[in-house]
Amino acid sequence: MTTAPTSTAPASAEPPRPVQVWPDAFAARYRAAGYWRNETFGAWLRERATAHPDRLAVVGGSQRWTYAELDRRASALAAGFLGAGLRQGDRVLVHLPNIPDFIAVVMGLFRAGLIPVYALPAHRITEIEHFARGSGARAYIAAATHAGFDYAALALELQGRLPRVAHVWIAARDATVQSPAGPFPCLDDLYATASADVPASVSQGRDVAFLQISGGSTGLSKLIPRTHDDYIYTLRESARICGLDEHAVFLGALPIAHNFPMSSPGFLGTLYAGGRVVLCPSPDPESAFELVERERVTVTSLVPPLLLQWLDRAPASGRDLGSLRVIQVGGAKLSAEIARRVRPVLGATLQQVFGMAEGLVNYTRLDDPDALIIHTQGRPISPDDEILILDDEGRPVEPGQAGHLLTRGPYTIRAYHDNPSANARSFTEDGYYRTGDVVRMTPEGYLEVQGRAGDHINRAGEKISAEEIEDHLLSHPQVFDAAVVSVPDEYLGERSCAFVIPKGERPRPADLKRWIRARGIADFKVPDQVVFVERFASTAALKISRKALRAQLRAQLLEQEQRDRAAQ
Ligand SMILES: O=C(O)c1cccc(O)c1O
Repeated sequence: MTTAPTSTAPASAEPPRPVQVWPDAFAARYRAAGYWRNETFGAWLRERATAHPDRLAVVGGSQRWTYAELDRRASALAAGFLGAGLRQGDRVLVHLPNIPDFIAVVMGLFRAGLIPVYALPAHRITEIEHFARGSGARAYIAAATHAGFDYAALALELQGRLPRVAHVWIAARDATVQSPAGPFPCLDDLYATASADVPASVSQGRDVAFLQISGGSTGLSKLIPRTHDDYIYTLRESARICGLDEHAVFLGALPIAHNFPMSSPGFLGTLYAGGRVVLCPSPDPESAFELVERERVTVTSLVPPLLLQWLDRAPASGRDLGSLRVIQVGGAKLSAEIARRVRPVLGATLQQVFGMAEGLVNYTRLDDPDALIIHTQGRPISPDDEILILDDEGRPVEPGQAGHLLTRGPYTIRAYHDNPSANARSFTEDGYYRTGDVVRMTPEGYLEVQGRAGDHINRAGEKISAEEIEDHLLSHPQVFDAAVVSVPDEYLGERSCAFVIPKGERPRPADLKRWIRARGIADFKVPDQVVFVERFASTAALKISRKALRAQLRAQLLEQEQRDRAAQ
């Protein structure tokens, strides 16, 4: 007798484990080329700590950790996490600001074979719950409070909603982070008591090391599984391209959970190269300048609006910034006007960086001619980064023409975590990732970013999904319909504008913004501007796509702004 297979998965089935797999022929090629070396985070940290134990690795707040100290703390945390009942392969949400604990925690998780899921300090309960559900996280690690927000309270709320998140640890050591941690154990307890007798690494190069968060061009953020092999390749090459060695002093000024200050080359690339990481817990230029002077910082990564602030305030800061050699700028388009000011004002070489957490990263090279450094966003890391630039019909554009950027290569993912519909949209059958960016290639093989095809707002480097914000607006009882669009902004690059058709009495813009905030999402997603309209103009085709509607509204707004300027 045969029976049809039935789904027997019990309701409490374990969520799927993250994997990332390249087809065999590609994996073989990437190994043969020496890109993938079966290195792991846990192992290389131990190697560095053995080779130069007394060299400074991490500076932040009142902490100054050598490589030996960082290695010891990572081991202590690894032992502590496992001792508390976490098992290899479990996912752990890391929700920490720029403090040394961030680095000890991720290194400790790597060492234990646990999988960090990176959240930004700006994220709130709605996003954190989404990441926790999507990843099947069993633990959450946060600062007690930071920048006026109570993360311990968020932890309680999260556990109320998702009992699966059975473990919480609170970092409370740094002077900038002070609050009773509530009922939760502290990282300091683990540092102090856990046995450090754990292996340097229990992972293989092909294992997923962590889940990074996508910018979320459609709907909610997706989870990006990156392997030890592929990510460490980018660290090694990024450090080389950016000229990092043991003398490098990297300043983490952007939130280091971002892929850019994490890995391009970021704090991980700096540690890989044996350099020193200095963490700035607040993004304001004065704090950064003080650290640059005190720690003789040589390199940092900024988004364009932060660069503007640096250019503005550096001359009168009274700080000696002479140690700076490279200023990297990425996350959003940098205007040539501003790019030109970097060397005269900051005395450092500008490096443009165009990358994505899904993989592909492009750099201008330090010895490139000014024309390339100022006008392009660089070229890929790897000779095996494959680039396609396609027209709307999917045909290659003529050389030099703009088109949709697709890519595959030794460090670009082939799939998001546990998300078949996003994977069907975002990847071609032969494994290319559709980046959503519109680019053209120069005769030198450098990319110039023209814009993007997807409907997200790139607000000072934070990518915001229009759809996600529209859904929050639609939950308001006085909102009939809403469309969120990007508007060019001199300072932010782009800001967000919500067009809203009211239902009944028109709400006040401030009420709508408060409503959005109260939904428990990151502040940078709250619309910068709200415009009420009677209706959305219909076109000949009665049913207009959201995408076309947003484009139409954006065009209307720009026209209106132009008329206003002309009338002045
Ligand atoms: O996501 C990005 O914007 C980004 C920018 C520069 C470098 C990176 O690695 C990135 O992920």
